[in-house]
Amino acid sequence: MQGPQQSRPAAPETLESPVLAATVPAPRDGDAELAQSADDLDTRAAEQEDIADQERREESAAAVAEARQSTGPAAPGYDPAEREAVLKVMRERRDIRNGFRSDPIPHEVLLRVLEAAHHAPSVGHSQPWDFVVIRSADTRRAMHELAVRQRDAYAKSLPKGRAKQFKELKIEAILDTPVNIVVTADPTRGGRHTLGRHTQPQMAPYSAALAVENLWLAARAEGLGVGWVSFFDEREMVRALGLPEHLEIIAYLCVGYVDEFPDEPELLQAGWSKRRPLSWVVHEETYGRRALPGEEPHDLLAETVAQIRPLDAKALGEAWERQKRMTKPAGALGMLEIISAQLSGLSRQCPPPIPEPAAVAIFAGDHGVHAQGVTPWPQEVTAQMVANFLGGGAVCNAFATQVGAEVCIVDVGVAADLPATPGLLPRKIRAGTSDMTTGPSMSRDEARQAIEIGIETARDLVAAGNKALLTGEMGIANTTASAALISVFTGADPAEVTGRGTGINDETLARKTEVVRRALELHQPDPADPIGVLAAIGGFEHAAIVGLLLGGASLRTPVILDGVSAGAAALVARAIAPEVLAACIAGHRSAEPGHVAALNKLGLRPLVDLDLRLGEGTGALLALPLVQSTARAMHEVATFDSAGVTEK
Ligand SMILES: O=C(O)c1ccc[n+]([C@@H]2O[C@H](COP(=O)([O-])O)[C@@H](O)[C@H]2O)c1
Ligand SMILES: Cc1cc2nc[nH]c2cc1C
Repeated sequence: MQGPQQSRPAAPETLESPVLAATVPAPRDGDAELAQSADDLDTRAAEQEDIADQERREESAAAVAEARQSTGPAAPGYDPAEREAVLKVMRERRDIRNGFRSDPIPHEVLLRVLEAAHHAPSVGHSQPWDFVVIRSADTRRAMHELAVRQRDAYAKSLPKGRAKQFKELKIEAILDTPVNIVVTADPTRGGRHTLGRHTQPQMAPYSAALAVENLWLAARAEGLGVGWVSFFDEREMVRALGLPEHLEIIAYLCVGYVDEFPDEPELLQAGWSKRRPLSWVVHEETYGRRALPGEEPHDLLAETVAQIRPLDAKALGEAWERQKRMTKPAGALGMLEIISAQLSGLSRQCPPPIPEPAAVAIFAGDHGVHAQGVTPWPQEVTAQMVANFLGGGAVCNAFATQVGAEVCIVDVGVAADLPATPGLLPRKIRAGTSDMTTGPSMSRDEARQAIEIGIETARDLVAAGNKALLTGEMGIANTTASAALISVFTGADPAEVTGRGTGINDETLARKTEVVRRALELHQPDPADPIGVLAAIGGFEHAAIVGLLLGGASLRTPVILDGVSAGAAALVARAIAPEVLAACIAGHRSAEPGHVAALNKLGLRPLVDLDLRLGEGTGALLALPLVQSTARAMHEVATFDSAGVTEK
């Protein structure tokens, strides 16, 4: 009896905290019905419920108080060597796709790994997993075919800049591994009353995913590599494997011995993505109050600004030297030589990384000043154009496809409810700003929130592997706010910097100029208080672009500026952190007069000058290949020495 009992896995622990389980009864199945027919309940029943609730709360409070008063030593943790072993296996677990060996896996090794998986926590102790161990070459070939089809479909959906990278990636090792394991979840296991699954049916697949993690860690400790393949249509796979239809497939794992475990995740090594620092994701008490344990909460804007540094002098010097040795007359690449030196100084590398893949962040918002008749276009065009961007039908989509960039739309303040759509980040602060001619466009707090959204967008896009960011915006009436911002930071008269935006007649232009003048007279914005200026006369998209610029600069990632709104935002960003310009490249010069004034003040020379006045990131997208070309030239152009070309 002893033997089999010892090898039988111990009971998996439950996801429910024992304290909570003891003091707060799990919701009962009838609760939903009770709540739905609440109106029919007589008051006595309701009172009884109240009393029961009160008793439960008191019991719970008593239990917490008792826990606090407990004396004697707490249960010990592991000794340092054991603890380090546990942490080490978590750090060194890898998703492996390359370098598998065909060596067989001994039964006792696989058994230990499966037992570890079977020890996973599960909702209500329901243990919803099953493990189907596949060794047959025929079955693996069938699975491989399914995965190849999905891989091709995914590759087709990618922007060109990403697709190039993806082509180099191996995404599965189905045929290279001796064992494949399918981990399933049975959502019916545990019956109707599974504790903790009452309101969260997803707890069954979550539990099975925890079994996958246990399996993965145990495999790592055995020296077994595991690759989780998710390039499958789940239902198709259920049918192909002849699994019972009520099961969900949680993971398809390729398992085998490997030549080595890479120090870093393969996707990180391939530049597909970057590791997000822990400090970005730990919040104290409320979401957004980021603080690591023992640290004071840090202010996202202040932290970002503190990380912005000037161009690296050494890499800059190396870039100038390299330019001189490249097989071309000195200075023959004109402005592009300056850009390549900037990219070197920014990345602290010479030659600099080629800024690909790239993403354009299009911030969309509406403007209270629209009420002043500054544009003939109705406000709803903002939301309609956002829908057009998401459907792929706008100029920015065509240009992005042409240059291989990703389009990312961020709703920071559109005056309409936008349905959840892939590619749309819902970050609405308010449904449009207020009218700047009658009061501030937004509160200081809203301005900061919008800046933080821009910073977080930069963080997300850079962590997702983008090596260049492009600004874009959409907001009917936003050229009025842009003109007002530019007037404040350049000192130019509103008449010099107010333009025709989407296209207006002389009468509307005169009114628009007066609107800008009135707003400035009302607020008397102080350029030394850039957030105050944004709050008084800016738009949500301007503030978010400020954040994108600061975020990009703090991550030493180039940001290509689009038109007049980006120019206005860059003036604000520079007033917050002068070194932000180290990361900024002026993509183009817009036909708006304010844009020239802004670029002159910033000392930025635009790469493209084609009388565009569209926005949406279109000018920045056109400039992207120029920026990429200059970096590529640094990598690929021979030197006079190496090519044997005589210098003058
Ligand atoms: O980027 C520019 O320089 C630019 C110049 C003129 C117009 N726009 C776009 O047109 C919209 C604002 O124009 P308006 O006339 O409504 O202020 C807004 O959606 C911008 O993206 C953009
Ligand atoms: C049609 C239209 C498209 C735009 N794209 C950016 N701003 C725009 C404004 C209008 C009016």
